Amino acid sequence: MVSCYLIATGACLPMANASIFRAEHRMAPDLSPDRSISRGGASSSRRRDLVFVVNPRGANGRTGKEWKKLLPFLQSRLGTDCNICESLTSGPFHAIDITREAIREGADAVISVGGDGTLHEVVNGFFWDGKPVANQNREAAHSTALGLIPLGTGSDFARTFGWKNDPCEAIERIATGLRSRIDVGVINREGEQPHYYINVADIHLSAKAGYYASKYKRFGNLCYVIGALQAFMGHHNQDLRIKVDEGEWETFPKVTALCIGNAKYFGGGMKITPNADPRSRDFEVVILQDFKWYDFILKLNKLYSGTHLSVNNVTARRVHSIEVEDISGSGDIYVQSDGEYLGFLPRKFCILPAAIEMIC
Ligand SMILES: Nc1ncnc2c1ncn2[C@@H]1O[C@H](COP(=O)(O)OP(=O)(O)OP(=O)(O)O)[C@@H](O)[C@H]1O
Repeated sequence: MVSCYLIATGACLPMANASIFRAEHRMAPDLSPDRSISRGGASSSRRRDLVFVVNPRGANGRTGKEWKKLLPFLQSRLGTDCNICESLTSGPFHAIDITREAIREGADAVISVGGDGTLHEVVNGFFWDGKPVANQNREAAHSTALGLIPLGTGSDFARTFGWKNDPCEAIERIATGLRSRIDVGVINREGEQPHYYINVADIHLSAKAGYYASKYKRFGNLCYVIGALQAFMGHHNQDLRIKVDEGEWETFPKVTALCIGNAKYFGGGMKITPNADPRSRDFEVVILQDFKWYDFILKLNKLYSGTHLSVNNVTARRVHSIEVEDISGSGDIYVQSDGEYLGFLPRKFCILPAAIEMIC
């Protein structure tokens, strides 16, 4: 059950615990410069229902504090034309349920307020049982868009669009309301429900580093350094088998990390898949092989600036699908997506072109 507070006037989604007060301001005029960008099909006279999914524990509690300070501005900027529903997450995975319910109830947009982990859960809420979640009112003219107020530790997805952890800038984007279709990655494993991601999925050392980093978020961006140091302990490069676009299996010896980017950045600002673009309808895959610990020190600058593709032992290619298996069968090669631990290999990753409309 969604616990959602309606914080602007007007009819809104029939969500529990609605408390109402007034806000004022007009939406910006249509600025659409591009035919791939739309305003969501809603008539300009209809009030938009916006559901803000807020992780109060994001960025070690900073998201909750920032959100409270942001509310008056949000109400004044959007409240005249939009019904604003606030829903605070109560724990991991809650954002998925809130999103599904909001889409079924016909929200115009679900806006993730937090970091990449919260965004990841909201994206997963756009799907159920392998299919997109649909508005229960089949005659509705609009679809639900995804929005983002980046307020996390890394907020790596936002970097691809050049967005900062600046909530006022994000609210201006929401007020303008331009939408563009973006791709989503889907990860499959036999016997499991599909899992969706929007930013970068990665395998082996970087995924292990992400797993450890998540335990040190209280140290801010330093968590990625601590996570990487811990992951290096006992690390061995591993031979992997990959199959690209349903072709033949290929062996990649001594893989250090394999990254499948729908967008460009991970690990708190590392431009790992520098040519990935969520509107390209494919992934950029980058494979690092036979890296030693000192290679990361020598090449760190290139990894952060995205100029590492010309370095020895780095391969990049564009794919629509990729299957990855561990040759040794050890069952301990880590997989993560959007910085969230997923388990171990094997996995298959496929692009879902233009799967979600995003406010951008
Ligand atoms: N109420 C809550 N209490 C504790 N954890 C929560 C709560 N709501 C959500 N979470 C979990 O918090 C995790 C991290 O949240 P989020 O991604 O917003 O912040 P972050 O980790 O600081 O940022 P980033 O992922 O960008 O580095 C999410 O994976 C989510 O499952």
